[in-house]
Amino acid sequence: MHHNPVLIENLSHTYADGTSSLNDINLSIKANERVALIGANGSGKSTLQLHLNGIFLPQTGKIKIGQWLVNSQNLALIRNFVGLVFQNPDDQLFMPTVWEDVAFGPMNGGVKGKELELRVLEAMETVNLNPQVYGHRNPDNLSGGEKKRVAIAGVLAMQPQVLVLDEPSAQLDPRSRRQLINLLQTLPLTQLIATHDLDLAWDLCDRTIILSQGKIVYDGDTDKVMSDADFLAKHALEPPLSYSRPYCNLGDFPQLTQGW
Ligand SMILES: Nc1ncnc2c1ncn2[C@@H]1O[C@H](COP(=O)(O)OP(=O)(O)OP(=O)(O)O)[C@@H](O)[C@H]1O
Repeated sequence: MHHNPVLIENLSHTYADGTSSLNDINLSIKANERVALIGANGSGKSTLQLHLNGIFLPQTGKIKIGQWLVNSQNLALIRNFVGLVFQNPDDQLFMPTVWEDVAFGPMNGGVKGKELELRVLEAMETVNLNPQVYGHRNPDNLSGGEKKRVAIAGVLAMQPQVLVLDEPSAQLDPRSRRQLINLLQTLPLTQLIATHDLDLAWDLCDRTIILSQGKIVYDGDTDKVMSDADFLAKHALEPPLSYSRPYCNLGDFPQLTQGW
C-alpha cells in the first residue's frame, strides 16, 4: 500500500502560556515532493515543523508520518523517518568534534563500525565539508555557515525519508547558499523547507504553503503566489528579489535619472 509520507489532519496547537500557534492545519505531502513553508515571523512555521518528528505531540488533530501516527509510542520510528534541521545549529550540535556530531544520530540508531564510518564520510562530503579538515574540529569554533552544514550532515547520516529544514539558508554566504540549493535540488527526499528566503523557495519548490497567524492561507503553485505581490503583502510577505529585479530599471526611479 502506498502512503503519503506526511499527512496532517485538523492539527491545532496552543502553547502553555495560552498563545495559539497553529489553527486547524490540514496538509499532505507526496513522496519526493519539495514544499516551501513560508510566513511572517510568528506565523507558526517552527511550531508546525517541530510536530513532524514528535518534539511536539498533537494536542488536537492527528499527524501520520509514513504509516505511523505521531504519538509517544512511535517516537523512535518517527525520528528515524524524519530528519529535522533546526533553525539554530547550536541547538543541534553538542559533541566535542564534528565527526562525533555527524555520527551521533546513526550511532544512536544502532549503526556501527565500517557502516558508521561510511555514513559520516558520505554525509560530510554531501555538504562539502572535507572530513580530513573538519572531522576533528570542535563545532563550537566553526562559523555559522559551517555549523549549519554540520547540522545538515548529521541529519543526512541518519538516511531519513523526510527532511524538514528550518531556515536552511540563514547564516550562509552566497556561495554556500547556492551550494545548499544545488544539494537540496539533487537529494531524492521528501522536503519541507521553512524559509524567509523567497528566492530559495522559488528556486527549489514547485509547491508553497503560506502560514499566517497559525492558519494555512495558501497551498499551491509557487510561481503563481510569488507573482501576487498584493496577496503576499496581505500576509506580511514581500515578493522575491528575483521577481522584482526584471522590473527594476532606471525608469522606475525618476529621481535617479534626473540630471543624467
Ligand atoms: N515557547 C513558546 N511559548 C509561547 N508562545 C510561543 C512559544 N514559541 C513560539 N510561540 C508563539 O507561537 C507563535 C508561532 O511561533 P513560531 O516560532 O512557530 O513562528 P515562526 O513562523 O517559526 O516564526 P519565525 O519566522 O520568527 O521563526 C508565535 O505567536 C510565537 O510567539
